[in-house]
Amino acid sequence: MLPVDTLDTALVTGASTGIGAAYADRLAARGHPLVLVARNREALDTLAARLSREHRVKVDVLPADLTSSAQRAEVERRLREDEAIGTLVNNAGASVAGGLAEARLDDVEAMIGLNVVAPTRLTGALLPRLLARGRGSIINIASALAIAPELSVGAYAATKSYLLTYTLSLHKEVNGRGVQVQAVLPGITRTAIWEHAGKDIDSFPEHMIMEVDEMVDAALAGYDMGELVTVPSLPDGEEWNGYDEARRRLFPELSRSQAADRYKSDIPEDA
Ligand SMILES: NC(=O)C1=CN([C@@H]2O[C@H](COP(=O)(O)OP(=O)(O)OC[C@H]3O[C@@H](n4cnc5c(N)ncnc54)[C@H](OP(=O)(O)O)[C@@H]3O)[C@@H](O)[C@H]2O)C=CC1
Ligand SMILES: N[C@@H](C=O)C(=O)O
Repeated sequence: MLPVDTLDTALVTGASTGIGAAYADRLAARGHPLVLVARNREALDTLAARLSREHRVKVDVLPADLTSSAQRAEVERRLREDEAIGTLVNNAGASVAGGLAEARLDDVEAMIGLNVVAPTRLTGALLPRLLARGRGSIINIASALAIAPELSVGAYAATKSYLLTYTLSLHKEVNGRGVQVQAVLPGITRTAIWEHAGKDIDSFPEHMIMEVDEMVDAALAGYDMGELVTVPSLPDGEEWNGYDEARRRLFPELSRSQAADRYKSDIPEDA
């Protein structure tokens, strides 16, 4: 275990409440200084005061709307320039009410800005420095819906599939260069995200709902085990490996000079 004063600073997005606030708490308890990002400055200040008091770590707040390119640029600048930052938790996210035909398109665009563009830009801002020094971590909070879009409506699941695929690409690029990456695929977790999207979380059976602290503790246990993808509620990790292997088995078949026979006309030429 590293002495506490050598731990990197962790920047957590969406830290004002829910999963991000729980990450901030757990990382502070591990001794990480923090930079907390979200829009609600008051909530960030309150959390920062508590965490610095309880865990004796330095906690800065950086209020920003990550859908605003000007405000997001300040966060990118901090990631680029603050040499103490070595961990990024891309957690801020939202979903919107309604299916693909009903959702307000401006809301969908804002969701893509928050769930897709922001983590991509923040990672891109930090990554060169992490690679240069050969050390650091990037944790992306995706969703179980990334592999189960049929269980939801609208474009939200697609944003989470992006984050999962992005994490796999990131891992391929940084593997062996000292940078640890992880995609977390939570199931239904009791936070305000449901209410914000106009959904009643209690409409789901109790056995499907995880409390936020349990989810984050499991995700961090997966991180400590070096998992690339963590599904906090999946009882048998081998099931994920099987799913991943089935995907990989397709690789040699995905690009060939000839179309598959089933797509060719079966009418004989001399008929
Ligand atoms: N809860 C669940 O069931 C699941 C959640 N997830 C994912 O977990 C992540 C965290 O969600 P969760 O904690 O549940 O949701 P919450 O709604 O409880 O928290 C979302 C966080 O993101 C911040 N945020 C929202 N919009 C913006 C914005 N425009 N700019 C900056 N920060 C913003 C919010 O702070 P503020 O309002 O102060 O800006 C808040 O801190 C999300 O990526 C979500 O998709 C994945 C699977 C399941
Ligand atoms: N529905 C989602 C959160 O809002 C999720 O399960 O990812």
